[in-house]
Amino acid sequence: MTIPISVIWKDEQLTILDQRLLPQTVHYETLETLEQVHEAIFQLKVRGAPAIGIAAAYGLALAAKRHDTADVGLFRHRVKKDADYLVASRPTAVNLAWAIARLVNRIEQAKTVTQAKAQLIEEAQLIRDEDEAACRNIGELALELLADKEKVMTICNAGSIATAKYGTALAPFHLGQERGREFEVYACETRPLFQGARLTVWELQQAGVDVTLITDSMAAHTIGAKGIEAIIVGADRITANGDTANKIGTLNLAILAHAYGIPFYVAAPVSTFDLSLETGSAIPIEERAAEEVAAIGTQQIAPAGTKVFNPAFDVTPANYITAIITERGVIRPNDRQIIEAQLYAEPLKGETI
Ligand SMILES: CSC[C@H]1O[C@H](OP(=O)(O)O)[C@H](O)[C@@H]1O
Repeated sequence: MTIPISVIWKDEQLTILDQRLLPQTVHYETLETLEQVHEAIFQLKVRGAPAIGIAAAYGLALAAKRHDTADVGLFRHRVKKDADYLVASRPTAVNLAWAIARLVNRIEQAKTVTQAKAQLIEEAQLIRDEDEAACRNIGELALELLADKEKVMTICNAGSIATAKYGTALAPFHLGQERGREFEVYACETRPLFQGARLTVWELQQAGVDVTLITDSMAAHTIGAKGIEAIIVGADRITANGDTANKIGTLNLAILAHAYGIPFYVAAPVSTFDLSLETGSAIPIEERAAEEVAAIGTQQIAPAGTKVFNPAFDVTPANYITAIITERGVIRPNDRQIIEAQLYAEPLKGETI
């Protein structure tokens, strides 16, 4: 049984698991240029808020190695241009902009280009390592919240391949598996790109976790028919009041959880919070190509030229969220003071990796 990894930095090379090809093909692709990293993020070869941030961070450091100047000011200017290009690859997941900003800020005081290049790689590695530790802490806290729960539903893939390792929403299932905790996970297929059917099912099967696939439209019936006890999802951006953007279809599950009276948990590292936004209405929602809805792969399912609305995310209001599970603790939304306190509190002395 294995916990799959999707972003690998080895011998100063960036290699990613091409998630578009899963589950039929497990293919790792080495990315060598800024353009290749930008495209990999835009095309969802690498996807999932934290994984996008990690891949972009390594991509920026990799591209910077090619800037051939001894002028550290000019070097910083070129890195900033590269940074803006990468951040533009996808708008909703705040981890992308957050990770890139960490690297740009890290070299602000660099004295030489050589020092700056080393700092970029170091910061990217830090971001990756912190995310793995954060996901493990999230898994520990989620296991506590799910102590008396067995049947849990999720949507999209907020798993190990969407992060450095372990995942956020799927972290309790991976850690539980390590400790003999049995869960029955119900994975929504997650149209239109099927991250649930293709990625979450594959990832949990790799790890030996009991997973059942349902269509998104089956969620309401399944909660009643199967006695689902909780719903746990990832996040792409969480605002100051706890409103949460996540994969399209998440809001449906939050409303269903409210209607059925079961807990609805959001699992996300603090790097997913954007306190500059007061409420979820300010979160940019990525709209993607019509073909993703009107066809499945090369199979056209709607008449050619059909008008399509294809938002990749929706926003769940904080009052539908039972708790947000972060590596620094469990936050009950709707109270900015609590959220700010948690975010700026000392990191949990979680288990080190
Ligand atoms: C921990 S992954 C967070 C989040 O990212 C996914 O979106 P996408 O597959 O489009 O990158 C999904 O919303 C996950 O819940």
